[in-house]
Amino acid sequence: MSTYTAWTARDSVGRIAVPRESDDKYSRGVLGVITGSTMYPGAAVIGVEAALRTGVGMVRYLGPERAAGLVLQRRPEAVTSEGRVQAWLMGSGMDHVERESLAQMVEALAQPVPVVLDGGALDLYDRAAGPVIVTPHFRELARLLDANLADIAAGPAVWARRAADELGVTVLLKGHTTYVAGPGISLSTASAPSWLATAGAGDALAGILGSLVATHSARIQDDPAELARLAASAAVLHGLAAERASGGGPLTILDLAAAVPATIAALLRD
Ligand SMILES: NC(=O)C1=CN([C@@H]2O[C@H](COP(=O)(O)OP(=O)(O)OC[C@H]3O[C@@H](n4cnc5c(N)ncnc54)[C@H](O)[C@@H]3O)[C@@H](O)[C@H]2O)[C@@H](O)CC1
Ligand SMILES: Nc1ncnc2c1ncn2[C@@H]1O[C@H](COP(=O)(O)OP(=O)(O)O)[C@@H](O)[C@H]1O
Repeated sequence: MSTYTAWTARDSVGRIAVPRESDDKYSRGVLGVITGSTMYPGAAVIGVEAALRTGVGMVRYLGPERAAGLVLQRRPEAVTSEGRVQAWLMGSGMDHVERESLAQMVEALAQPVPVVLDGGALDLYDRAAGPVIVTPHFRELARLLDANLADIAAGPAVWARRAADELGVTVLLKGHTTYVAGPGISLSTASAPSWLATAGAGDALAGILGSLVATHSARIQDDPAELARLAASAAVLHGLAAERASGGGPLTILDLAAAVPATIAALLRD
């Protein structure tokens, strides 16, 4: 099936976990994050910022020391101790060859919870005990499948579907239009302004998605197609927050992250 259904803002509303009176930080969902590197610590800061802005009970950040220092400086509410999580986010801001956090990632992947694999962790998809979503851009997908970059750029919809079938995971392929392919489900969204084509945008998307996945962990275990719906919702939120931050002009990624709460509030209101 490579016919894609357009996923809308209205569809995304149902994927926002609104806390109830009985909730506490643990029942809302804890996201474990292993991102960033000594070379790219900023990606860790952006992902944690975006995850917290999307609404999650807690973020446990377990990446490299330099990145952890910067994450805590920006977001003291992040916790750097090990413990239970409802989902993992890994790989943003990591080189796919030199990975200082590989041992931590492999250990985390043994837990049967959903995992978002981004950037330098994409190729770990077959080590995961739980449901997996990978979030490549065109060049990363070409590397992952050992395919031709020009072919993917010419037919991203077909390649996202092919990747999902070949790898046996849910795939979110980034670009002006975002294609999400999962088990028996193909969704697309194009809600983002082209101002979003800026470094760090993918790290923010990964954080938003990590947050949605951690807050719907049980639902994903019950229905594997739910991971695709959450991914498409993350892309919609990301695009709408970018629009809000941009206001028709350039945007920075921390501005996008700062716009996420109001974007969610507007979605819930409308
Ligand atoms: N703030 C941060 O810490 C950020 C870290 N990032 C990290 O940066 C690393 C590289 O990510 P990419 O998405 O760029 O990886 P890609 O696989 O897309 O690119 C690999 C390399 O191709 C070269 N390249 C391709 N097109 C180019 C062009 N038009 N002009 C100049 N050079 C070009 C660059 O040298 C780049 O390093 C990753 O580890 C990623 O996670 C990025 O996510 C950007 C933000
Ligand atoms: N021209 C564009 N229009 C709209 N969105 C775009 C455009 N180009 C990229 N994006 C979005 O920006 C993000 C870029 O992610 P990525 O390539 O991983 O960047 P980075 O590694 O710098 O964070 C993705 O969410 C992608 O969908």
